[in-house]
Amino acid sequence: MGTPVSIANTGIAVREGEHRKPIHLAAHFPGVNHNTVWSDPSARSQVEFDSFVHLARAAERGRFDFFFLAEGLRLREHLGRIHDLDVVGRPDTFTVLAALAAVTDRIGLAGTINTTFNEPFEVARQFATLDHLSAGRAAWNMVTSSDAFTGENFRRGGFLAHADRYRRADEFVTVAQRFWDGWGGDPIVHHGRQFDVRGGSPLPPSPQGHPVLLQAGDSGEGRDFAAARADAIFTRHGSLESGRAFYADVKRRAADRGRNPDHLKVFPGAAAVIGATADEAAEKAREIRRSQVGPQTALNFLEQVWGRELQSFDPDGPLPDVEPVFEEQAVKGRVLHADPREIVATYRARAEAGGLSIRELVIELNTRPQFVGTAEQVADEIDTYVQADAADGFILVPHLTPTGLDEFVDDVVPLLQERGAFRSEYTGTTLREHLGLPVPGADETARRVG
Ligand SMILES: Cc1cc2nc3c(=O)[nH]c(=O)nc-3n(C[C@H](O)[C@H](O)[C@H](O)COP(=O)(O)O)c2cc1C
Repeated sequence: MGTPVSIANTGIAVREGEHRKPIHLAAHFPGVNHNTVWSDPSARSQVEFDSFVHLARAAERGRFDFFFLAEGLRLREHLGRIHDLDVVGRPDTFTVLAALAAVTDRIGLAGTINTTFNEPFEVARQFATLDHLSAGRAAWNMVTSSDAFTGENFRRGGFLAHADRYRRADEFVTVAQRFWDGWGGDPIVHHGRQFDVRGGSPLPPSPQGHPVLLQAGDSGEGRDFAAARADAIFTRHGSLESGRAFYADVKRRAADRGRNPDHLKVFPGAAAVIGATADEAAEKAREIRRSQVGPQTALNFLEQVWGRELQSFDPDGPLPDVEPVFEEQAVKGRVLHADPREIVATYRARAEAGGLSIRELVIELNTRPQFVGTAEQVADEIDTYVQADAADGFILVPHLTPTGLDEFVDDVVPLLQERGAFRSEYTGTTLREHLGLPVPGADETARRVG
């Protein structure tokens, strides 16, 4: 294999021979955000079961590790208007994954469920059930979720400060694990700041002991939580440079806790655009990005940063010359990590340097790390990112529902398989086996089930 352009002459070490890592792949079900292109004639429902089946089966045909559902419990809105591309919301995660368990055989089934508004017992029981029904294919993406807006759907309601969200998440998983491990044992007693539980587990241990635990959340607290608790991380750090920095950081955090860093897998989200030639793929990628960011989406995007109405500005004109307003409550369904004034200053500098209009800037900002090229080039790049320790694999985010991964599965996966970089057949039956992860409490599970 030739050295891909992105890494040639950079001095970055790429694993070779016996040091090579197996690539892991996952399929993100698209639908709710501006990455989904609804204007394409082949776009179909994000709610009907056929769509879930199509994507899950395509991913299983490609021998992917897992199928992935994000969580969004309300349609995102801003200044009283629903985001224009949030056509409908997401159906219930457990129902969808349980139904998929019946029509798939080996692929892992991962669901995002927040730890801020739920109860550990319920979530533990739901994932244990999914793990039983799917014969060991369940995974939980643990998120704290970003805002009070989502919380208004729940009885406990409202908002938790950032640090409290992670304290609650940590205690949440502690209690959930007690339920997973607690079958036939002493009563489960937990008196903590967030939960006060005296109960018992109604289910025997599931095939994986615990579902595979993923985490998504990028702050220091989020990374520490993942390093302590998770088997894998879903991250936005998908470029070679930021991916390598993130990977080194979280693996070190895991090692500092006495964990084997190989047991914390790193999965950036990524999109792939494939063409017969590199030029064709680049043109296709340009068209996709323009379709993802229409004029209204561009203004909505900026409004969430500016915290105020910007509808009178021309999306094809320069950036708004008004100052942002900081109001955390106004951020509904989107996470802001920094002071909006600083973000606005960087946007202005970038627009000025590139002579970019509002829409052009948002198109630039909207780039998911993308593998763009021929199938051969995309396979090369993905393998290189993994062997350069920028990732252990990728959660692929297609732009089309539900056919967006068909081309990747048919054209790129066989090339990865030919090179021995990716499995040709599943060798295990559980998701922990696909990912090379240990079964927690294996001895105990065997003793009790056997
Ligand atoms: C890659 C990624 C994916 C996420 N997916 C979801 C999601 O599906 N649903 C959700 O409510 N929050 C999601 N989050 C947000 C997290 O729940 C978290 O609230 C947010 O990132 C703030 O925490 P942080 O400051 O640690 O990043 C995601 C975050 C990241 C980084």
